Amino acid sequence: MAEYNRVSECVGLITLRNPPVNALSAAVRQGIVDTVQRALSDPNVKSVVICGQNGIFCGGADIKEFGSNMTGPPLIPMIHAIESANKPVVAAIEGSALGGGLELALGCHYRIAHSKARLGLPEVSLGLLPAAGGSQRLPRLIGVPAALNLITTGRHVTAAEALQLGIVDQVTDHNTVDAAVKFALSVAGRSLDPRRISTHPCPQQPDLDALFEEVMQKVRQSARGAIAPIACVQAVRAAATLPYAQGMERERELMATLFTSGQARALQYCFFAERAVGRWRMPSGARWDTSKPRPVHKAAVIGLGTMGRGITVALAQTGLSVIAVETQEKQLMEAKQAISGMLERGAKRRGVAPALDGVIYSQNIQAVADVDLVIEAVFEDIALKTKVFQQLSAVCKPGTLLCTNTSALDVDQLASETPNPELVVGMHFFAPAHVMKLLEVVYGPRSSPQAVATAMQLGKKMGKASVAVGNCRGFVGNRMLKPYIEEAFFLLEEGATPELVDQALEEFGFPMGVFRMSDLSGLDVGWRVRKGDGLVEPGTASGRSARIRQGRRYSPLGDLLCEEGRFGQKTGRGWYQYDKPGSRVARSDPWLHSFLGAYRAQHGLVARRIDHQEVLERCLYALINEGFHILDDGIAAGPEDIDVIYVSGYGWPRHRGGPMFYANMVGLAKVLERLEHYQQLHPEVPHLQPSSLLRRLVASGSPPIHKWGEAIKKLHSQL
Ligand SMILES: CCCCCCC/C=C/C(=O)SCCNC(=O)CCNC(=O)[C@H](O)C(C)(C)COP(=O)(O)OP(=O)(O)OC[C@H]1O[C@@H](n2cnc3c(N)ncnc32)[C@H](O)[C@@H]1OP(=O)(O)O
Repeated sequence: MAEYNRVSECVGLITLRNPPVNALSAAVRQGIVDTVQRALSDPNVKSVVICGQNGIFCGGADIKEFGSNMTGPPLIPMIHAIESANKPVVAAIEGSALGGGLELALGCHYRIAHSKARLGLPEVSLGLLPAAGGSQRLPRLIGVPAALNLITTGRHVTAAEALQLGIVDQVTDHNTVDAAVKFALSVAGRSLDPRRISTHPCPQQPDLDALFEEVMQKVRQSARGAIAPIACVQAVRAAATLPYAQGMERERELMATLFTSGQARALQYCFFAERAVGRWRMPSGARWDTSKPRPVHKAAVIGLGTMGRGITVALAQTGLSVIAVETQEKQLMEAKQAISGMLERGAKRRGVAPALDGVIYSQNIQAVADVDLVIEAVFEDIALKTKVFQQLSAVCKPGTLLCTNTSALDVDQLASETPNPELVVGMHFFAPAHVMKLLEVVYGPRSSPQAVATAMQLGKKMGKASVAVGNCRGFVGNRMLKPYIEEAFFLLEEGATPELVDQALEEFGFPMGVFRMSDLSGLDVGWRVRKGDGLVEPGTASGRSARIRQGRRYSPLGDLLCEEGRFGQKTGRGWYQYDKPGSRVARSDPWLHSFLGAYRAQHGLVARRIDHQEVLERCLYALINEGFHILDDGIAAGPEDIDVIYVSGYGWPRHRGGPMFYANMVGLAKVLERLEHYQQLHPEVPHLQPSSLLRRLVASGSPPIHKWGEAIKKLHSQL
């Protein structure tokens, strides 16, 4: 797991070998301890280089080990032994040096990086802190402000930035190991005292208290309840104010709290879930590893409204040629200007040239004749989309993949209108499409595995968390959102306010509660859908019967607000009031409170006191319950798919792992018991009726989430 060779006669070369990322497993740590010992005791060796195989230095501690009893030599003394060595040790950094990998490099006396390498201490994103001395060494090396930034955000820096910050001593465009060996030869015999970072004091920083106060305030605000970023600030504060040994003791104490926390478990679950969704599978048995994607060099976007523009930008930024089609000249010109602006701003942020030439604009759908893939993003109207699909089928070369960016329409229906339904999939982007991480790839019964593989690969290229899901009303994300929103409406009828509901959800960790979010996305969106479903009636009727529609409880509150022209932020009024249309600062609205009072009186409803716990249980458990239905229906292949969708597209707090992980943490029996409790109180609400999968999982002993897949298979086979 760590190989030892002597090179250039007097350099001991240690190569970490643990594919794919040379994580510091017990065996690797043992290998390092043994090989360092060997190099130091070999009188022919004057200096040492540590590198990693296959172009990657080290991806950090082995995250898989965190859930088990950790064995093997601990990291801290191992790194300390390297720093204390009496021969220079040089880290040759290619690919990545992350987490424990960078901490190992910080224990070395010198660091040489390849120009394409990335370095960082991303432990915070796993609910941890750099507890192998990283929180103590990095501030000593680069100063407190820069270290705070890196450690609390977990961001990766390029080799160039690492050089500028002083994390590395040299950057090379050539063979990194050769450069490190040459460097190691050049420093053999030099005094190592100035190179032992742990012996340095932190660089002086004026007004340390004010700095930490300011950073702590910022971190608390953005952490939304996550504890690791706060512990990271506390650890760096220890580096700035205490001698190294005491700082290390503080680092250990803080890590001990984080290491066993539910948040660390949730965040580490998210790390693996995000990778697991790439290994998609369909109910037909088609899978990621047996389905070959088609190459996509040229793509087209049809319809350049908000979504189409964002999708064009996302595609162009991956380096694809894009034909952007909008039939109306004025809209086409406006779209061109908007897309160019977005490409320019994005390129400036990333320090690259904007891909303006990558987009060709056209008013004519014939222009897409030779593309490999089309994404249709016209208005959400099945007749219009059907017409576009029929045109595309006539125009495109054989084999072109036809994708629809719909959030609500039936992908199968659209597919059935084309001569090649196997080429049709949904690509459900989220607005703004060039920014939002999530992509639902929606397959129908006739979508070919190759079409799904191609859309999933394209999503990955665009940097999206791409999740393959089956076709159903609302797919996964919006289908689960429906009961969540409905419960929030019912809570208002029963006595809650938008402020109370939103506060409970925001304290839970959502960036916005359901009503603030609804004001942002526009109340008219849901109104249009409910009208289409025949649910909206004139608002004059009163009493219980007026709130039962299509055999189930229905709250017309959202419809009534729309009838008042209150569409949310865009009209300056919604569940809240805003200074002016388009303004973002939500203020409590006395009109809304009297409206709710009058509504309750009209319907004979008596307001009662509702607490945060009830808000969370009713909104979140209703959403989770729908997640179990989705798993039972085979629409999502596993709980990870649902959790990635919610964390990357719906603002579910990452440190709570996603709705299904959260249910697992709360305990399936408890979720079931609370749903049964609320269902008894509200029998006319079907979404509170516990899903049969949830019941069956509880009856089979509530297996842990990583065993649900097996349990679901077993439970299905028993049916
Ligand atoms: C009381 C105990 C004290 C312990 C002190 C501990 C202090 C140190 C803590 C840490 O170091 S925590 C780990 C910090 N490191 C990271 O967060 C890096 C995580 N990895 C990545 O960001 C990326 O994987 C990468 C290294 C940039 C490579 O990206 P790439 O896109 O090329 O590949 P991936 O698909 O992401 O990964 C491939 C494969 O490798 C698995 N993997 C990656 N990193 C680790 C790791 N650190 N440990 C275990 N496994 C890792 C990843 O899961 C993929 O495998 P599959 O899931 O596809 O099977």
